[in-house]
Amino acid sequence: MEDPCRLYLVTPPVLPPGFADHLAAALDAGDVGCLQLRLKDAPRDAVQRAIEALMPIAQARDVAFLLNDDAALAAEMGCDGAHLGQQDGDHAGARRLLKGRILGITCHDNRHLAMQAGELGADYVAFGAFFPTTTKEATHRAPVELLEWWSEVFTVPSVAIGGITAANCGPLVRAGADFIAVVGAVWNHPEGPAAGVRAMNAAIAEAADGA
Ligand SMILES: Cc1ncc(COP(=O)(O)OP(=O)(O)O)c(N)n1
Ligand SMILES: Cc1ncsc1CCOP(=O)(O)O
Ligand SMILES: [Mg+2]
Repeated sequence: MEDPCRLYLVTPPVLPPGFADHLAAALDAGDVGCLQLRLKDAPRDAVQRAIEALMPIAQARDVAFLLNDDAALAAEMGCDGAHLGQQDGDHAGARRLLKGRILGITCHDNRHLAMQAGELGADYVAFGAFFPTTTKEATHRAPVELLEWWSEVFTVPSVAIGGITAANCGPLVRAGADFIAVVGAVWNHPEGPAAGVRAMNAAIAEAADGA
């Protein structure tokens, strides 16, 4: 049997006061495979403090803790890995630096980039954005068929990201995405992040049952 599709949680771009408690509640609400710390506008020392505060919360719950954009800091701070985009430095160097840790690479909507990432030894390839999103200015739009093609041909796991909600994730799960990555669907859920995790878990499970 194939591994089930799992939720991949990315932090909000700015962490609100009391975020550590919100994170603990979110992670205690259901299944989260991975947490990515993504603080695009924060200085390095603030990112370091956030890692120190949040990584133990994730790791205590067996949730892999990944850092966005900075493989060197991820290795230095003992993170479980890093997520790098196409503009985030030397992927081959990052692969060496993160030996034994997780390296994920953004591949947008591009098959060639995904095959390159796979050859380089990425632990997952990320495709997106699948839907409009207000979290990031996303210039690429990935089609669902990309996930189908990838999962039929390759064994490296895929992550789908961009505007994904409980209401629209079904086709991505059925197309073979290994992880569904979200920001807004959890952190902006009207009933709070724990409810957001529960809603995403339920939608993923329902889609997987029908796959
Ligand atoms: C899981 C996941 N997928 C894609 C991205 C986007 O990475 P990148 O293209 O480097 O853009 P930024 O996130 O750095 O703005 C991601 N962070 N996570
Ligand atoms: C980081 C990132 N990369 C592509 S879209 C995106 C933002 C995802 O956020 P949301 O789930 O709120 O659309
Ligand atoms: Mg990046």
